[in-house]
Amino acid sequence: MESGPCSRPAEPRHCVSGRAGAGLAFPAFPLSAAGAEPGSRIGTVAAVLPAGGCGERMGVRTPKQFCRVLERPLISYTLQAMERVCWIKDIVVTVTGENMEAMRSIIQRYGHKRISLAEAGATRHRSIFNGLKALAEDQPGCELTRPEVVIIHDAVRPFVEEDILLRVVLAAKEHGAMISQIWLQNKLSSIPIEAAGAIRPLVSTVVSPSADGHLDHSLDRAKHRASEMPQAFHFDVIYEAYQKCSDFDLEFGTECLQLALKYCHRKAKLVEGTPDLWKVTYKQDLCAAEAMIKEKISQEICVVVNTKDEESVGHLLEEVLRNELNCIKVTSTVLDRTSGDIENFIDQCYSFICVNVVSSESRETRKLLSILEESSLPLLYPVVVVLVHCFDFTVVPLAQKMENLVWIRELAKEAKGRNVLLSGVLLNHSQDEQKLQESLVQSAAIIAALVKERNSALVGQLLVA
Ligand SMILES: Nc1ccn([C@@H]2O[C@H](COP(=O)(O)OP(=O)(O)OP(=O)(O)O)[C@@H](O)[C@H]2O)c(=O)n1
Ligand SMILES: O=P(O)(O)OC[C@@H](O)[C@@H](O)[C@@H](O)CO
Repeated sequence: MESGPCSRPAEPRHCVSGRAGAGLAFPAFPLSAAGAEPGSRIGTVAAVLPAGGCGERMGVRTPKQFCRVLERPLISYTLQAMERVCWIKDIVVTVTGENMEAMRSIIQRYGHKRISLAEAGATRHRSIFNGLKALAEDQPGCELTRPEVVIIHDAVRPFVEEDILLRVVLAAKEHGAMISQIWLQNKLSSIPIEAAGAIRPLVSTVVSPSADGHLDHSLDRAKHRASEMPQAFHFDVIYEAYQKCSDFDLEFGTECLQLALKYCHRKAKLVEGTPDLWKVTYKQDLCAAEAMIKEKISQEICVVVNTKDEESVGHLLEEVLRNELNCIKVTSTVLDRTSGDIENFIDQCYSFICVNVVSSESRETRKLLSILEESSLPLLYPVVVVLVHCFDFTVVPLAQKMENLVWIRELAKEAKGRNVLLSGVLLNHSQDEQKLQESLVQSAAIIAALVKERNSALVGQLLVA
């Protein structure tokens, strides 16, 4: 992992938590006119991500924060979400000693930045407390600085956006508008941030059972909310609350906002959150998380053609895809110019349809695969590449064409090892207008399924439209 913008050491540090250190003087960070580099100039917000649990309710051996979703550990998605927010300077993740190495390799493999590690505790509150100590302490070699504001967010809540993070950070004083970096710096220096947390409507009614297991009473669902994450606190408030916290609360408590209220008499501002803030707890939550990630990365398709001719079958397929998949953005590029064209799509597209009209050889496909593999695209998400071979089925027998394309199987096997899912579609480029249209529509349906499902079992397959 290369050094982050704060010229941190390459390896994430393991800030061993200890006694609460004296608070650090917080360095002021001048802001550039273009806004802050990630974490380099606004030094007033940090995040603590408790990730020291064992995931008992998940019912599997691997702690759920390390369970894989689309071949990538769940926690990596949460880190990516937090890293996208450039005004969060430090991200402290608390993990158990036995998982420290696993966490370090995740950070290394996925290029996560601004991450520091601290030892988890026996409970979630103790883990969070250790994360706060790491931020509060003035430790040699640990370059963390005491923030003005700290966000606390469960490492198993991967779908967190900048908007809700911003809203909880500023919610204590009713400031919800989106802001410039400079506004954030000024505002944070001019208003005392205290506490805020995301909430969601209750889905089920909350009831209180009597000692003998009968209904004692139920709560009015309309008057109650579920407390979610993220939560944000003036660092000194929540740190003081944890320092005063009883062992009972550290052991059995589940609500940070309650600690701020009970020990520092701060009533947190409650902020309406979005439906995707839920916590991955049971196995079905992992399935839901995978479905949401697939949905997110299937929103754009890039059709790679080898001619600008608008009447070409590649452009006809592009039009059909646009009409058939109207909720998906369909763009196209010509590969045989410079590869720079396709690199314009690299940072937001995870689905490429390579329309190969002329030959059955693999040159263009190999060129596309090498461009993809040189990008970091397949590192974070599985990239779908569909090769569409167009030919008149009455002129070239299907069996012969499939024989000519058997190289796709070997190529797909290599590509799968680099998280690129390669398969083929045979499109009937018939002289008969109706047959051509039917094959175009069928090709679009097959492509939609391959893009949406991203099923690695289909790599190397040739599907006939
Ligand atoms: N001793 C603990 C327990 C939990 N957590 C973290 O707190 C978050 C929310 O807690 P929860 O969903 O309860 O996680 P687990 O305790 O792992 O789940 P379970 O209760 O099913 O064992 C998770 O990111 C979890 O890793 C933690 O840092 N330290
Ligand atoms: O450790 P558990 O998963 O049981 O509890 C965590 C949740 O209580 C917590 O994340 C939110 O309710 C907000 O505090």
